[in-house]
Amino acid sequence: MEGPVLPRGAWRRGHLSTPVLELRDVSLGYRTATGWLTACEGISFSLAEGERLMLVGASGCGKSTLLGAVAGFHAPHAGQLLLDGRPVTQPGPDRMMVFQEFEQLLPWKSVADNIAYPRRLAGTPRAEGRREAETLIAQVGLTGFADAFPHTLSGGMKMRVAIARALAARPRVLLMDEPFAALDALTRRRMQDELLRLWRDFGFTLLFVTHAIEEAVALGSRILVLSPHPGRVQAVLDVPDTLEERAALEARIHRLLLPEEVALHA
Ligand SMILES: Nc1ncnc2c1ncn2[C@@H]1O[C@H](COP(=O)(O)OP(=O)(O)OP(=O)(O)O)[C@@H](O)[C@H]1O
Repeated sequence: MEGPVLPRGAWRRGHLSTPVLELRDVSLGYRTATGWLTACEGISFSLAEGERLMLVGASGCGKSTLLGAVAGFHAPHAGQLLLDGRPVTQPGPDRMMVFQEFEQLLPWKSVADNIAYPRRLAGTPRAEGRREAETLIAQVGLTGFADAFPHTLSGGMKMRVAIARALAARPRVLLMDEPFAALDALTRRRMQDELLRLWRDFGFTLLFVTHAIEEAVALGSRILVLSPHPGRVQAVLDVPDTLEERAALEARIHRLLLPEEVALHA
C-alpha cells in the first residue's frame, strides 16, 4: 500500500506548546419553552496537538452539547472557546465531526466522491481529490469500494468512509460523537483498533465523546469525566500504559460515575 498521502501531522500548524483547543469556564445551554436549561457549566480544559481527549459522563450531562459547541453549532453562554487561540464563532472544515448515525454520508455520491467532497469544497482539483480519496480508502481498509454508493455498504464500512472523509479535510481537531455506539461489539472493537492505527499514521488531534468507560480507556490519552446534569468537570485523568493501571483507571471512573452501584456491590 502507498504511504499516507497526508503525512503525519500534515495539517499541523501551531507550536507544540500552544493548545489547539482551549475552553475557559465555558457554560452551554438551551432556551426552552419553560426557560433556560443549562447543559454544562464552568468547563475548562485544553487540548494539545496530537492528544486524544475522551469526554465521558452520564446521559444528559452535556457531552454532545460540548462537542457541538467546539464544532461551532452552539455559542457558549459564558466563558471562552478558542481554536488556535481564536474564538470559535461558526462551524468550519478545521473541525470535522463524525457522528454515530450510519446515514451521515451523501447518498448520491460514491465512496470516493464522499471522501473527496470536503477537499473539493476547499478548491482542490478533482484529480488530486480523487487521488487523496483513493489513498484514504486504502488506509481505512476499503480498497475496491471507491465507486460503491453508501447504501451498498455495511454500518462499519459507512463509518470507515465517514472517518476517511473527516481526515481528508485535515481538521485541526477531529470530533467524534459516540461514533461506534451503533456497531455490533466485534465491529466496534475492530474500529477502535483501526482508529488508533490511523492516529499512529496521521497524528491527528481527537476529541471523542463516549459513555463507554472501556472505550475511553482504550482510545484516550486523557479522559475528562463530567458530573451528571448539568455537567461540570469532575476529573481529568491521564491514561497509563500498563494493563493493570488501565484496569485501575476504569474502576476509578466507574466509581466516579456510578458511586451508588459501586456501594451496592461493595
Ligand atoms: N436542542 C435541545 N434543546 C433543549 N435541550 C436540549 C437540546 N439538546 C440537548 N438538550 C438538553 O441538554 C442536556 C445535555 O444534552 P446532551 O445531549 O448534550 O447530553 P449527552 O451527555 O450528550 O447525553 P447522551 O449521552 O444521552 O447523548 C440534556 O438535559 C438535554 O435534554
